[in-house]
Amino acid sequence: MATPPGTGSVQLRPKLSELAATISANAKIVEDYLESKGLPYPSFAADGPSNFPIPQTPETEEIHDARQALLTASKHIYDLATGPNEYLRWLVWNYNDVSTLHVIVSFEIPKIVPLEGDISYAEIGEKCKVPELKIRQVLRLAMVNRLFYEPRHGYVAHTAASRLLREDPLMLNWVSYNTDDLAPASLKVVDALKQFPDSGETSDTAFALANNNESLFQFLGARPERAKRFGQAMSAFSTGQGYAVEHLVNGYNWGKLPKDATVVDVGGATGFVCVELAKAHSDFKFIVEDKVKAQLELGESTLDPALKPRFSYLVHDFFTEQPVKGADVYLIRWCMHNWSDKYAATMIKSLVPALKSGSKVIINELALPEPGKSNPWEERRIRTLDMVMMMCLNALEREEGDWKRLFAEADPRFKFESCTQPPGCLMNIVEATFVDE
Ligand SMILES: C[S@@+](CC[C@H](N)C(=O)[O-])C[C@H]1O[C@@H](n2cnc3c(N)ncnc32)[C@H](O)[C@@H]1O
Repeated sequence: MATPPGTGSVQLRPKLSELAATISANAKIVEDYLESKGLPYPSFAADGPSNFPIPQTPETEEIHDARQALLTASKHIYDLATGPNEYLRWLVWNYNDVSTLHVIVSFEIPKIVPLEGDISYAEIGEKCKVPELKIRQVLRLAMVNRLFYEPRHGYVAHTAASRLLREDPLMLNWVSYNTDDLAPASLKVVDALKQFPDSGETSDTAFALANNNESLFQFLGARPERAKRFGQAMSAFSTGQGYAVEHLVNGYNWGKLPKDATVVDVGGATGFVCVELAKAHSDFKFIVEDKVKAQLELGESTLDPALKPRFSYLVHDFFTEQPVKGADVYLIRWCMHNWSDKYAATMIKSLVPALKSGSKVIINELALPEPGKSNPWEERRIRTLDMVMMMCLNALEREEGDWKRLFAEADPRFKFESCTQPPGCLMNIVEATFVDE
């Protein structure tokens, strides 16, 4: 397979013809696979597949590498053919794309446009109580981004992307959460950096400045409907093969622990992660902790009765001393990136009085790659998430060195073991052992 220029190293001067050759070679690999398996062909037609139609399995790893090379090289050739001047002019105009999406979801246009056939701009305008011409202005820009199309002059029909906004509630929530709640905050980042340059508090953020000084948690706490949408938007982001719990179950050597190890899942929500671990390790015991009692109750009430003897649930605030002493593993998954270093350090320090020599602290989160060292597609995603964490919570995604530093500062008795990324997984497993001899 041709190596994609730009992957694994910053290449500022690739030749257009080399990029085109990479595109051609990798498109052929992907296309041949689709044909050989009789899979649907990628398309934005309304009946096209919603996801890229190749499942993510160990057998398809090479095909996904080819797809990645295709994405990387085609973005690169597009940028080069645009040129820096025009590129920059367009880059800053992206807010118009967000604005069209905002109009589309706020006026529920995906529901107004029929799944079969089409509808006139006039009729859409009538239903939205917005003048036809304004609706036309918005939708014709959206169409440039493959949201809806115009099958005949003056009429609108669905594409596969606009159909998703009608049929996939997680996607709809993802888009409306971002357009309603986050986009306004993005314009307050400069103010927050000027007013609170060193703060690690959730109240001193761009989000708070855009929302009457309410932190994201206060804002969601006071608005159950927004909180529900937030939860669904988060699922839309983190559902997917790359975030599957199975990577934690299979990607860490749990076998090196005592056969009847006790695992404490700190901030474990319903305990769904422990349920998967319990299936793979029949003698492990689990204590699921969370501050939100309702989450624990939901987990307990839906737990497979066969697992009940090995599970217990405990309301606990992870910024206070850990009440379960001497467990083999304290697992923290997807909790620390919500907090600045000040709070992340408190979270680790709060464990220390409970640890015995040999206790493991396992953190399952992202670890940022070195700039330009991973595939650019994934790098964009993870760096964007990092920016969102700052904007919303004064928090951050961390790189391996940050994880090491947090443990070293929390207690010198921590031995940092590793920061690994299981194949196909977008998250890392960070492991430290408490050594007190
Ligand atoms: C993003 S969720 C992660 C849940 C789960 N560990 C996972 O892997 O998906 C963060 C969890 O931390 C819990 N949480 C937030 N603040 C907490 C606190 N101070 N103490 C304990 N749990 C807390 C939330 O209720 C939520 O269940």
